[in-house]
Amino acid sequence: MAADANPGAPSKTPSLEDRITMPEHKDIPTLATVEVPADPETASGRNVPGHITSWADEVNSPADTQNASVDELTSKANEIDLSHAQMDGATEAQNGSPQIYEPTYDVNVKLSDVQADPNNPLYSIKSFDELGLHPALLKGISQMRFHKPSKIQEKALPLLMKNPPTNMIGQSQSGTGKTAAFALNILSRVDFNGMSRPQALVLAPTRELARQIVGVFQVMSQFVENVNIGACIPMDKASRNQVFTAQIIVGTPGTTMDMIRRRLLIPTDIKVLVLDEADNMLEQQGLGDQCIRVKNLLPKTIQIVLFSATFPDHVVSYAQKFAPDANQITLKHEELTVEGIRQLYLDCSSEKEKFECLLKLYGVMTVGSSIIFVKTRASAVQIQDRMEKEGHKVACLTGQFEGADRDLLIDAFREGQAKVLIATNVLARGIDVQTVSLVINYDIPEDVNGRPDPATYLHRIGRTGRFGRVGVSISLVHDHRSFGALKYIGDYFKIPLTGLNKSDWDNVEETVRATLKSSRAGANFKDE
Ligand SMILES: Nc1ncnc2c1ncn2[C@@H]1O[C@H](COP(=O)(O)OP(=O)(O)OP(=O)(O)O)[C@@H](O)[C@H]1O
Repeated sequence: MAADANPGAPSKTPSLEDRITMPEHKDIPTLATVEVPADPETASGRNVPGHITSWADEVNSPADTQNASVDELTSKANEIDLSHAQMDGATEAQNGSPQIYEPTYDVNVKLSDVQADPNNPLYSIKSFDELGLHPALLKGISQMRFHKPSKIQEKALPLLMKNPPTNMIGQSQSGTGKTAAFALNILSRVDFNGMSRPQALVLAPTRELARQIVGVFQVMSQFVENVNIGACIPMDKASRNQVFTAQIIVGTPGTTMDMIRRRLLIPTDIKVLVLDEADNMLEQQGLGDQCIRVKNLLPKTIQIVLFSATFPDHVVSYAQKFAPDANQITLKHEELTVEGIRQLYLDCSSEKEKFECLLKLYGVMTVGSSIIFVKTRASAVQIQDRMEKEGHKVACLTGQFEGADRDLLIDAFREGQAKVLIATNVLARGIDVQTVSLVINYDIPEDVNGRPDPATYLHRIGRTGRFGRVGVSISLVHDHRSFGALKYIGDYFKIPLTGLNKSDWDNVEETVRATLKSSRAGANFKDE
């Protein structure tokens, strides 16, 4: 892959930095004065007038997902070694213009190498055997091809499993195995003999994530006798009056609260409560209130565990109140990004050109699987229509669709039947589909006050580059505001965002393909 043909020459595309500071950009609306978005999927935050109680939970029509499929989880259990592309070589030309990255992707590093690097979030000094897990669980994780714990698993598990139980606030980069950390603690604490009542509850912000977590529990506990895992998410009429007898329940907050209130879920024996994506759950007005209500309906002595890749400063004190006296594992802003995700941006001159660029990127979208994140449900559907008119095959998943349709769609995406998915922030968090190699930010994420939202950016791009894999994110910017928002996010995480030179489209494609190629090559290596 060649870099810009003439790196010393002035670039046609001014750098992001330049665009932000250019005098004619003085009329950029101040971020504080921007209107609050009307669509609750577009942003997160508390104290929003008219904010829908729970964008993910309440908008869904019922679907029976009590028996969530786990085939995809069994099949995707880490069968592979990883190529960890080394992609330095980002150079700023003398004029400061963004130059195309030239990845040197010929250095393949196995997962075992990554896990031996103390600076990598997947690093560990211990084995799972040393963590005091039940043999049936060790067998389960071995079946999933988990050979060594990640840093968060190694640090969190001993703290979570010791007695008397202590609360925990745990933070670790996206795709580093937080689910297994809280799941193994729960599976170690639950009594599977005789008791047919819920003993552990996991709350997640969306039905997709709740179903995925159910699947992880099922695979992980496949050698445990009498285990029963239930999903408490919006369901069809026939299932709505069933009593929850599973020992472990994974649910969305609104439905779980409803089931406890209706005495269909008896909470008296619950001893562990986990909030996955805890910052998001506590921060959102509706979800946060529901989580508090659910917690208040549980026994006072429960162990409370909060996990996320992000805990923005304004949520930390809230989290500490929710989980008092918790052991805390935290990260600094600049430690949050995942090394394997190559973060690029495309500087478009208008909304129209932004869409044209998206069309041009379709070729690279289908190299692996891709997610295009957009701001609103309406724009998701609109972009899908427009792309389909151009002959492209794209699926669309937003909170406006019925639960059953959403289940079909995400399952098709997991299985590779749909390769390009347009989604709102409903899929920004937690979703683990290892084939996702490209994430496109069609809109730069903003919070409810219209300010740039670094946490959502991080979660969105974290749908790729899972557990040491390599991925690419491309953010599309087209005006002062989107330039400003992306610049803010880059500065917040202290990450180099590399501009693609759209005047040489072949180079753009090649750059993306080269990185993706390294990712796919890596996926063929075998574990040591
Ligand atoms: N010890 C391990 N060895 C190998 N693979 C693992 C290990 N632990 C987890 N994984 C795999 O890593 C992937 C990411 O795990 P998980 O979804 O739990 O990440 P996460 O930290 O919760 O990410 P996010 O912040 O995006 O929710 C999953 O596919 C999981 O199967």
